[in-house]
Amino acid sequence: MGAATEPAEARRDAAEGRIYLDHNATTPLAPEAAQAVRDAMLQAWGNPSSSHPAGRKAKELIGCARESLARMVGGRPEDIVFTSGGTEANNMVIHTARRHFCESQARPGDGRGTPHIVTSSVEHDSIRLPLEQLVKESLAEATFVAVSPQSGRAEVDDVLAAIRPTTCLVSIMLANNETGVIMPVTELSQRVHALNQWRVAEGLPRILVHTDAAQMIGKGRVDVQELGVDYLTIVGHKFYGPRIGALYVRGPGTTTPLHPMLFGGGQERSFRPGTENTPMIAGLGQAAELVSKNWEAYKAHMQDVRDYLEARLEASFGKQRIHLNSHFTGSKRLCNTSNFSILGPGLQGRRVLSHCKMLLASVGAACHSEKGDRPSAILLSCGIPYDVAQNALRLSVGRDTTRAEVDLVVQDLVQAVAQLDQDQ
Ligand SMILES: Cc1ncc(COP(=O)(O)O)c(C=O)c1O
Ligand SMILES: O=C(O)CC[SeH]
Repeated sequence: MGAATEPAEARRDAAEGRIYLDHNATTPLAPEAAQAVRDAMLQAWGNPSSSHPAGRKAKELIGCARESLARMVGGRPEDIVFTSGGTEANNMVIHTARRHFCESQARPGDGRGTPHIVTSSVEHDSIRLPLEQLVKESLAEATFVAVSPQSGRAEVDDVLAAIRPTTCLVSIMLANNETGVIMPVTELSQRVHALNQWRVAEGLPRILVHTDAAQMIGKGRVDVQELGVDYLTIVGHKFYGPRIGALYVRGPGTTTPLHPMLFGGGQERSFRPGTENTPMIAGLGQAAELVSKNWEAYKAHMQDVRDYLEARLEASFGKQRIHLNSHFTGSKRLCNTSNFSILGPGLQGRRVLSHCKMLLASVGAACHSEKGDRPSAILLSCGIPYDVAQNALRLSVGRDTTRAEVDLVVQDLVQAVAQLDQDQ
């Protein structure tokens, strides 16, 4: 099969002609990003640290990509640190906050106690698990603030109520990968920064603010000046870019602390050493350019198709048989995500998907796909009843998903459910 040149072709090639609606798990490379990767592989293979023309060419490409990422999130190029992906970026924030707390103590053990980190109960595993590990090793304390069953959000008052004198970091994702619910990060950072004025005067540690923006980029506005965060995680493969990522840091090492997890050749100002992955960085920069130029159009299209999907589901199954799991009062949600349950016995999400002939989607986070038939912990923590959560399906549309594909997907679900109903 020839190399795909369009996202839709790439999607169909990978999906073997089926309809891919799992874009929150990962997206195909935009053709422009793939071209940038290819060009860099063939024409900018020099070591960016080399002073000769081959190295300088690679370094220039990286500089351009850094500018593109900064533009995409409203920051400065010097605020962008390239990483292997979102997991590394998230771990780096937690590592930094803990190290900064410990190093800020006047002297070891000066009574400040153990660094405390506040996050939500619905974060990605690359936030949840490093924190659980640090707690297990008594290297940090953590509070996982439950999301509100009414809003599906980590409410600001609840997050602030969890803050202690030893709190050094608050990390709340910008949008949840399963429900699509958008978290109140702007208000949160405003309230934390106001609190910091008092805390610093009292000799208490500054609370750093991080948001994992993996699921929002390319689907809505992401502006670090508006958000007011100190750190923001960027994940390339969520916005048609390559499988690398970056961390936005507001003035790394000056305004905002940043401690390396790796030591080596001094690349990325020694914040993240290792010879740079020039082709992937070039592709990431191109993907960022596309987002900066088109995110509003992407959002409008995906919202139209997602809303059409939910209307067709209710029309085809009846409103009483469809529970829309991320329709929370007063909450905003991602334009592309639909988490719903088809109610009835024997309609567990995985069973329904296994009876679909066209649809490729998921019941929740891809990295939880090995968790058997247990319903999503994220949905349960949002107050979705167990039997409803068990039947959950997560469909996440993409930039080129069409209404015609939605019609085929809904028909596919109808036939799958009809089969399973007969088996009852
Ligand atoms: C919300 C969120 N954060 C972090 C990550 C981790 O990113 P990566 O896969 O690049 O490690 C993902 C996706 O995998 C994600 O959906
Ligand atoms: O939500 C997803 O599928 C990506 C995170 Se594992």
